[in-house]
Parts: sequence; C-alpha cells; structure tokens
Amino acid sequence: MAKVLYEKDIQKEVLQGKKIAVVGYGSQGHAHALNLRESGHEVVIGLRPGKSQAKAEEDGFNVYPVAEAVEQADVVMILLPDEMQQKVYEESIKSNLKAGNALVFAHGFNIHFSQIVPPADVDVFLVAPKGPGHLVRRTYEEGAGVPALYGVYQDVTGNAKELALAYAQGIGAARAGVLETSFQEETETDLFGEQAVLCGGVTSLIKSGFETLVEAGYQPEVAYFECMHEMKLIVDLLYEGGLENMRYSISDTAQWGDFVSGPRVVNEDTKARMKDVLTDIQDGKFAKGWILENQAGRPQFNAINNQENKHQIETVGRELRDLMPFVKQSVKSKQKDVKVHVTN
Ligand SMILES: NC(=O)C1=CN([C@@H]2O[C@H](COP(=O)(O)OP(=O)(O)OC[C@H]3O[C@@H](n4cnc5c(N)ncnc54)[C@H](OP(=O)(O)O)[C@@H]3O)[C@@H](O)[C@H]2O)C=CC1
Ligand SMILES: CC[C@](O)(C(C)=O)C(=O)O
Repeated sequence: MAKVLYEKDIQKEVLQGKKIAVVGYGSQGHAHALNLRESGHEVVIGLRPGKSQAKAEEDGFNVYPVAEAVEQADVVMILLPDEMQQKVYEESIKSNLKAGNALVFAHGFNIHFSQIVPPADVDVFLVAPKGPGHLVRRTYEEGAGVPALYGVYQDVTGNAKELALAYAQGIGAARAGVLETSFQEETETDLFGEQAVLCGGVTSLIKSGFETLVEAGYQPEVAYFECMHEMKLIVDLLYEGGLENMRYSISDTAQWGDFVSGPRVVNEDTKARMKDVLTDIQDGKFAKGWILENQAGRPQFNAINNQENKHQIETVGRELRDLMPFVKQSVKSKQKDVKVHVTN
C-alpha cells in the first residue's frame, strides 16, 4: 500500500516563520488562508480589486495587489482559476519571485501542460486537496480535514518535500491523510475524476435518470427526490463505509437491483468512453480545447452553463430545497456566475 502520512509524520516547524502569500481568495483560497492562519502561520493575500478582496479583508487579512503579495512572501500559493494563472504569473508573479522561494499549486495543470515555466532557482511543488474548497474549510472547522496529494516538481532548497508536507498539515489535510504524487499523475487523475466520475459522470447520470422518469409521465418532484436528493444520502453511506455499508442499509430488493441493473446502465461501453476521456486528457487534447475556449471568451462554456441552469431538474430542485430549510447550502451563490475570462 502507498504510504499515507498523518500529523505525526510531519515536521510542522519547517513552515514556521515563513510568510505565505495566498494568491486568490475563492473556493480553495479562502480555505487555505483561513486554515493556515488558524494553524499558526503568517498569511497575506494577493488579489485584484473586487468581490474576493472585500471578503478577504472582512476575514481580517492584509490584502495586496498580486505583485506586492508575492514580493514580500517566502511561499507563494497560486489559487487563481487555472485558465487565469499563466497571464497573472507572467504579469505579476514571475518577476517578484526570489531565489529560494517556493511556488506552489493546488492543481498541476499549468506546470504539466507547460503554460507556466518556473525559474530554476525556486522550489516548485503542489498540495492538492481531494475535495472542494468549501469542504476544506468546513471540515477543518469541525476538527477534521480533506485528504491531499503532494508532489515536488523542482527542489532547489533541498526542503521542498518537507515544506509541502507542512503546508498540507497547515490546511488540515494531514488529519485525513497525505499521499505523494507527481504533477503528471495529479493533473491527469484529477481531470479524469472530475470529468468522468465526480462532476460530469454524476450529473449526466442524475439528469438521465430524472429525464427517463419525467418522459415516462412521472411527477418531476418524485423524480427529483429519487434521482437527486437521495443521491446525497446514498453517497454519505458510501463515504462512511464503502459499498458494503451502503448495501447494509438499503433493502435487499434494492441490492438485487443494484447487482442486476447497475451493469446494464454503466458497463463496458461506458468504460470504453471513460478511456476515451482519459486519452484526451493524457495527450493534451482536453487542455488545448479548454485553453482555446478561454481565449475565445468562453462562448461554449457560457451557452451550456445557461442551458444547464434552466434544466427542469434545477427549477424543480430550487423550489423543493426552499421548502427544506435544513438542507445546508455551503456555496452561497445559488447559480455559478457566468464568467467572461479572456486570457490573452
Ligand atoms: N475549487 C476546488 O475545490 C478545487 C480547486 N483546485 C485548484 O485550485 C485553484 C483555484 O481554484 P478555485 O479555488 O476553484 O478558484 P475560484 O474560481 O474559486 O477563485 C479564484 C480566485 O482568484 C481570483 N482571481 C481571478 N482572477 C484574478 C486576477 N486576474 N488577479 C487576481 N485574482 C484573481 C478571484 O477573485 P475575484 O473575486 O476578483 O474574481 C478568486 O478569488 C485551481 O488551480 C484549481 O484547479 C484544486 C482542488 C479543488
Ligand atoms: C471534483 C472537482 C475538483 O477536482 C475538486 C473539488 O477536487 C475541482 O477541481 O474543483
């Protein structure tokens, strides 16, 4: 079994006395900054003027333009959207890095696909939480954590691995487990997971189930409870105790249906499509498409996002969730903003 590291395996002191600039204060940025500060580290925030700046100031941080935050820091964590990182790096980060600094990422995209080429005299590593930023924060506050991967791309100080581990400890990941990876493995597995399984796979499965029931004449509210709401309850059982735990709690009728009908829906054909998705990630086709989509101002991203927000499962879901005040909304904005990012 791969070696999973926990609090007891990590020298926290290596990060003590180092100033950390967290660049970006979105999903991951706010979680890293708050968790690191509460773990005893010195954190400043690098941002442009705007919504995130106001939030970071409200949370008591000193916020600077990106160049000034980087200039005063020893460790620079880039938590900007992947598609913005190259531009901000070239304009504000590169010339303010000093020899012996650490340049850190939460996802390997820009290094692995050569969008950012770092100078030879800084450490470069990643600490990639395996969970959404809002949960990185929430679990830390609850005394728990989200597991993370760490990987070293460049080690000039001889200390990059220890720094990466101490950073992972600072955000709470060592409470859940920290595992070594490479930039290539993190980038390819993360993109695959979010496309084929966690985000793309699950949303397509849920929508197909909902549409099948509604098209057959069943009430949309019934279809919503069956295919969307109950998904969280079932996934909680999987998270807590694997397939066995979920199957312990469901009826034997459901378990028999799981065995005989599940593989009729998700089967070798599905796996072949998953392999296609993985190939597009591995050979750079997905990355190229995403970079070009951003350079064009995201026409396809925004069109699909608008369509998705109008899907019946969303309109019905909004009404039903309003009637269930106990359903906690961890992400405050109800719909993801339509963003226009032009990156060149
Ligand atoms: N979301 C997640 O849970 C996960 C993300 N990651 C990785 O973490 C990184 C950050 O992603 P995520 O947290 O989702 O990003 P978000 O989109 O949530 O946040 C991005 C932040 O960057 C700021 N920003 C955007 N453009 C600029 C700019 N030009 N100059 C200065 N600040 C800017 C935004 O501020 P403003 O309000 O001004 O727009 C915002 O604070 C990515 O590499 C991603 O792959 C890794 C694991 C999970
Ligand atoms: C599953 C999506 C994710 O990879 C994540 C939260 O880990 C992301 O990049 O947002």
